[in-house]
Amino acid sequence: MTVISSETDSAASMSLPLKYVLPHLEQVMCAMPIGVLWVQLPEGQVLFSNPAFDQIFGYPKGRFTSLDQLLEETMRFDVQREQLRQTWVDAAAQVGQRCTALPGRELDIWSGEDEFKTILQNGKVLHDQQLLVMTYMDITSIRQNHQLLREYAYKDPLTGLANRRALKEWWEREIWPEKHSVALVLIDLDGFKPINDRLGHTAGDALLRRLGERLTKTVRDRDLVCRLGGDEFVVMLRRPGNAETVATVCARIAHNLHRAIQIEGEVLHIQACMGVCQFPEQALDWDSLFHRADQALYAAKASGRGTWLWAPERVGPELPTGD
Ligand SMILES: Nc1nc2c(ncn2[C@@H]2O[C@H](COP(=O)(O)OP(=O)(O)OP(=O)(O)O)[C@@H](O)[C@H]2O)c(=O)[nH]1
Repeated sequence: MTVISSETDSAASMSLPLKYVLPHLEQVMCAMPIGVLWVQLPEGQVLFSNPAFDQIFGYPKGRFTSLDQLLEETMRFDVQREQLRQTWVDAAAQVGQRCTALPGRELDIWSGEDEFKTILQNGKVLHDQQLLVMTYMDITSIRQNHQLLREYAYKDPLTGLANRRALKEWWEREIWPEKHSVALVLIDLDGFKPINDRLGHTAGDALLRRLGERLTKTVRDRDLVCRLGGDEFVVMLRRPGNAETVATVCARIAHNLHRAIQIEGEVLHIQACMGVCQFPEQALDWDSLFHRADQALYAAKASGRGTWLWAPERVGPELPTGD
């Protein structure tokens, strides 16, 4: 049985004294499934890289002799190179400590196999040894899965438009922090059920997709089009200007929805009711914005097909009516 050395803090935490381990260090490094890179500071000369590093970066062994060369050949953007250099310089400047950890970073690299990869970089500066030791993991597939999950979570699968969750997040990220003005337009198609019943659900799906495309083309890139579900859509107009401009956009939406659409050999002219509410003129937070637009939509539905109305109880000057 081996006696555990207690000479140093680090030795005390190991299960074997270093002298038993050191002869195997190279084999251990080479067997590690994560990329390892040792760099001499301050010159940035590469002292060692293991096979997992070569495999992740996709270049032949020994290709990189310096940190600068690694940055130049694998990072696409100057700003990313500069940020990384600065991180290393800052870490190396933390003298008086035994080691300084670099913040973990996800990086997009251009690999030797001519493809982008996403890697996770971690590292430490060992000040007494003047060494920078870094580890790399290829997280490309994790990133891709993450993006896929985000798409599932934030996109309406039928139309590819944003869904209700994405709408709320957009508000929280893009609008609420800076209190940008928006107009929320709730749209509910008129007489969609009979079309579904007559032409079938697949034709109904095709119609919803086409109308989603039309809505997207009707507004600017900076606006958001979303499907809440069923035959309900939302358009969020970012910084829409005054009430007249919003009224013009609503009229354009109604016009574009109404243009002839051929589905299953039948030419359809779709009408929709809309409820419109402006932030901050008519509502001061998300709940009241949505609630008032919904009230307006409800009233529009009660007034008849193809009607759109402003939210009730508005604060501010008179707005033009939409029907
Ligand atoms: N094709 C298709 N139909 C759907 C989908 N989701 C909901 N629906 C149908 O959409 C219809 C929506 O109902 P309503 O809003 O009452 O339909 P409507 O005839 O437009 O009613 P009004 O708004 O009063 O004019 C229902 O028949 C649902 O079954 C979908 O993803 N695809």
